[in-house]
Amino acid sequence: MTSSITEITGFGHLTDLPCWQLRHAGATVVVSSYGAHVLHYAAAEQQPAVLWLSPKAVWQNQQPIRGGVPICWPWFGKVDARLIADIPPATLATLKLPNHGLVRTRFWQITEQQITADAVMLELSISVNDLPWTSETVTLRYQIRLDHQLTLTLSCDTAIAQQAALHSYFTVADSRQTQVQPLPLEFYDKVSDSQQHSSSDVLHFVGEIDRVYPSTADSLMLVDSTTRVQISQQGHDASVLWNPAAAKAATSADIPADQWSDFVCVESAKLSVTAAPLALVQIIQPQI
Ligand SMILES: O=P(O)(O)OC[C@H]1O[C@@H](O)[C@H](O)[C@@H](O)[C@@H]1O
Repeated sequence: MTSSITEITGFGHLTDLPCWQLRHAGATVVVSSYGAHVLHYAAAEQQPAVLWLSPKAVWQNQQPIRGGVPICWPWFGKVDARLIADIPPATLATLKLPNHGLVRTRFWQITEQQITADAVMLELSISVNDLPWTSETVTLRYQIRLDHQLTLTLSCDTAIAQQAALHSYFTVADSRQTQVQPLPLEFYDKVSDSQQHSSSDVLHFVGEIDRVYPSTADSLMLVDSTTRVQISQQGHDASVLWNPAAAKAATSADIPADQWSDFVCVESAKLSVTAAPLALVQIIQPQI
């Protein structure tokens, strides 16, 4: 079985994007050094892409790439008020604090590669010295391990306040026919900005879905008519489930009007802000 790690230029329509391709036992992963963004995962030869990448994704001018696995760090969504509570308003006004943090639009360095009989592994790292709430230079590491599954491990050894999410976009035949389970019955609904209760532990992606489920299980199953993917997670304290549906998708230049139902996001997240190191893992295992 051939295993390799190769530097390549471009993937799909992103023809000028610096990337690395990992191959192992017929499986393929492509990751960009911009954002350490996993763009593609196929679990075997002739198998469809597990991850959805928007045909309208762009990366120039500090744009985050739509699709694949964006890394959200050191905050999730709009910056959490708890993280910036001690920063004077005048200072805050001068800062650029983009949605989902700082590192999905920066270049990462390759710090390690390994090829063994069992797996291939690529590690990317980034050092960040402009966190608004600490003067420390903080190093973030991301290991991408490919064997019979894809294991993504985001870690930071420094004990600082930090949030993170692995914001994976999964390809589905039709989001409206897709379900994820088991999920807690209580969740925060970002669409209505309210706590909600469900009578079922199964989520069906009907309408706009933007939900934060706290304390989710270590293993979730995504099922649609053509796909079954086991999504395992460690070091998380929440999962975020997202699909914009038609109206919200129409406000995003990088989601084609007829393709919002081609994906659902199942995000492993760590949203608490107590000062601590980070080790967040998502394991993606398509059931072929
Ligand atoms: O457009 P972005 O910044 O990549 O975010 C996409 C979505 O990401 C999800 O994680 C959020 O819960 C949504 O609220 C958000 O719309």
